[in-house]
Amino acid sequence: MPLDRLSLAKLLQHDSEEYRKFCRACEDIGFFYLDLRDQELGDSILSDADELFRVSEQLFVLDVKEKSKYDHSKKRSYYGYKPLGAGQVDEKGNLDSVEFYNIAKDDLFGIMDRLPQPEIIESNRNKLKSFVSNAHAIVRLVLDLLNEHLQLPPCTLANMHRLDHHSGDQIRMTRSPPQPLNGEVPRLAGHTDFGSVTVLFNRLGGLQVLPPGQDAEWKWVKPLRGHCIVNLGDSLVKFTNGLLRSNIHRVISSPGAQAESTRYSLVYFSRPEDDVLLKRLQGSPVIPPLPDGVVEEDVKSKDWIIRRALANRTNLHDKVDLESARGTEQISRRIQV
Ligand SMILES: O=C(O)CCC(=O)C(=O)O
Ligand SMILES: [Fe+2]
Repeated sequence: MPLDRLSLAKLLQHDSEEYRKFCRACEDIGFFYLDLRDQELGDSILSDADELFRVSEQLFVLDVKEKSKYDHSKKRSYYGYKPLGAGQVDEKGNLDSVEFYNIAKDDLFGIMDRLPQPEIIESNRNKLKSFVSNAHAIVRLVLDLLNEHLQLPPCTLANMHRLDHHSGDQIRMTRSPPQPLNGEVPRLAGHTDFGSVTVLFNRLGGLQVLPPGQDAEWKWVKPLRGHCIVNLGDSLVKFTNGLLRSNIHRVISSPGAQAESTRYSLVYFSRPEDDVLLKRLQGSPVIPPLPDGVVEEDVKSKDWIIRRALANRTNLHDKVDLESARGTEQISRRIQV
C-alpha cells in the first residue's frame, strides 16, 4: 500500500507541505508511516522500541501457565496476557494466532492500583515509561495538528487525552508463531482500532489494510526501518462524524520466506480519557453535521473499549457474536448505501 511517508521532524516544524499531506492522509486513509530518524524524540522512541522488542522476547518465552496468571479477562479487564487462540476471528469459529501482553499507561504512571506483572515487566518499568512518554508525545503532535485542521478551540483534543488522567491507553506487545501453511485464516481479524491514535512498530510483513470502496482488496503494509506506522481509531471517526478515517486492518501470515519466522509487534494505543463521550464534537466549522433526526448514543470511551476488546473472547461467551465486537468498520468502508 503506497502510504505517505511523513517526517516527524517536518511535522514538528509545521512544514506546510507536510501538514497538508498529513491532513489528507488522516481524511482519506487514516494510516501513514512516520519517519523517526534524525530527530531527538524519534531517535529516543526508536531506541526504546529496540529495547522493548528484546523485553518482549523474554516475556513471551515464559511458560504459558506462568503467562496465563496475568490473564485478567474474567475480571473484565483487557490488561495483562491474552493467550494464543483466545479470540475468535471469523464466523466459522477459527481462532486467532497471536498472543498479546497489554500494559496500562495508568499502571506505569501510578494512577491505578498496580496489577501483578511478571518479573521481566517489573524490572523494565522505566523503559516502558520512556516508551509511553515518547509515544504520547507523538500522539499529542497528531492530536494538535488535527485540532488545527478541524478548527476546534485550542487543545480540545489534547484535553481529552491527558497523560496523567485515567484512560485505556496501553502498550501492547504481540507475538505470533510462524505459520507457513496457514495462509487462509487471519492471525488477527480485520478491525479498526478502538481508540484515538495508534503508534505501531513491527519488523515482519503480515499487516494489511483495506482501502475504502466497494471493490477494495487487502493491501500489504511493508515495515520500514526507522519508521513507525501511525493510524487513527474509532474515537476520531466519532468525534468528526466520519470526516477522519479509521482504516480496517488485519494481520495474516507473513509473505514469502518471512512466514517461517516468529512475528513480534509493539504498539501504543492512545484512547480518550475514560469518561469522554464518543460523539460528534461541537465547535468545529468543518465537521459535517449529523443527518436530520439522528441522535447519537451516549457511550463512554472506557465502555466502548471494554466491549470491543472482550467481545470475541471464547472463554467469556457461550457463543461469540462477532457483530457485537464491531466499531466503526462500516463507516471505514465508505460504501454509499
Ligand atoms: O501487529 C501488527 O502489525 C498490528 C497489530 C494490530 O493491529 C493491533 O494489535 O491492533
Ligand atoms: Fe489494530
